[in-house]
Amino acid sequence: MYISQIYVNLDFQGRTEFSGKDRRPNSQGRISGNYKYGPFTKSTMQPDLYLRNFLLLFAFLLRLRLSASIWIQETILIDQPEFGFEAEEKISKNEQELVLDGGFVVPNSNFFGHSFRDYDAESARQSSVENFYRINHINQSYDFVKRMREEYEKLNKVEMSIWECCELLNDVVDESDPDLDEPQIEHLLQTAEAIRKDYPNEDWLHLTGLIHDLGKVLLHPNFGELPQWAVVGDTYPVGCAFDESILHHKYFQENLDFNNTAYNTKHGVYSEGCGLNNVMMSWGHDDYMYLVAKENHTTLPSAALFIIRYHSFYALHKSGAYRHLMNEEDVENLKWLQIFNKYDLYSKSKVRIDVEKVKPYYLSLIEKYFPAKLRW
Ligand SMILES: O[C@H]1[C@H](O)[C@@H](O)[C@H](O)[C@@H](O)[C@H]1O
Ligand SMILES: [Fe+2]
Ligand SMILES: [Fe+2]
Repeated sequence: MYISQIYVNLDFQGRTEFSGKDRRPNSQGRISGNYKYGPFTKSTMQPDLYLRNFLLLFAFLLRLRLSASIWIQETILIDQPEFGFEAEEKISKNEQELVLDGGFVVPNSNFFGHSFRDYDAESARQSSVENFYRINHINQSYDFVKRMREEYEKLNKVEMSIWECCELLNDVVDESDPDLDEPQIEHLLQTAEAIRKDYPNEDWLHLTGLIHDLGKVLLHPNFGELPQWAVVGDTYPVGCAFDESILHHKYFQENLDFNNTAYNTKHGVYSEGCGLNNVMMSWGHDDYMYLVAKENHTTLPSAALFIIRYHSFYALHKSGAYRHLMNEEDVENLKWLQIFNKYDLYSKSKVRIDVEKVKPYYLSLIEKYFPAKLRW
């Protein structure tokens, strides 16, 4: 580009004047200096100047558009979810320790100003969340889980697509979660988009992010309108001792299985290294969605099914309990679950995703890995 700076002056009589710095070399090869054309009115302009003025005006408009597009881009950036993604050089050393694999910056606190998963912090939600776990721990017994599995294995409730299910979650708020009080569809998209930024090539993991909590439709009237304690919250094995690392462990004392010697030892009804696949987990959205995905013959890899099934099993993936029940395949899959968990947990925020904008991408993934309609 020869022209480095252009100014256009328009006076009140409609005359135009161009001025600026012209970098074009003249016939002697020297760079000419400042220039000024005009003022021009339609009648005073020479025909050869039309072309020149047209070009100058074009260059000026081009410049305008450039700066306008930069401005527009900045506006979009503000509107778009940021999740704390920042260029690494922009963040302080201290914060850099919290940068995940591809640049996702783990926020220091949740929207309510507390650390994530702080179940004791005094907050408006603390007592209701604790009460949720009290009821959950009292009721999730071996027999209860068995009955729920038998009922929901039938997959005879509804026929619908994955996306239709995402939309159903619009109205669902999870009462067990101290970090989020937004409708679940927000959480699904926030998780998926956060993963997509850091793992652009793992499309199966994006879709896993989108669908991992779909099992929460169990709260919906069409699915029996199960109570929150039978759908959400952390999960844990039943049929063996409840590990002390499970949240609000003290409430298990009122669980039917707590004093049952068949179920209250380290191994209970299981054996060393039997594999998590053979372990009954407390009933909820994880196991249900796993069932739906598997029985509808998803082509997602086994790591995805593992993530969906055990993402609420914090006693395992956070505290390392129950490892004695794992087999080799579980050990491999656990690595992916631990990656996934960071995005599931720390992407929770008030930043809304533009659903319509990302929808075509996720529809294409759904088509790749699932049938058009699923049995639920
Ligand atoms: O409260 C949350 C929520 O229900 C999540 O969906 C679940 O995966 C978490 O484990 C739990 O702590
Ligand atoms: Fe979940
Ligand atoms: Fe989640």
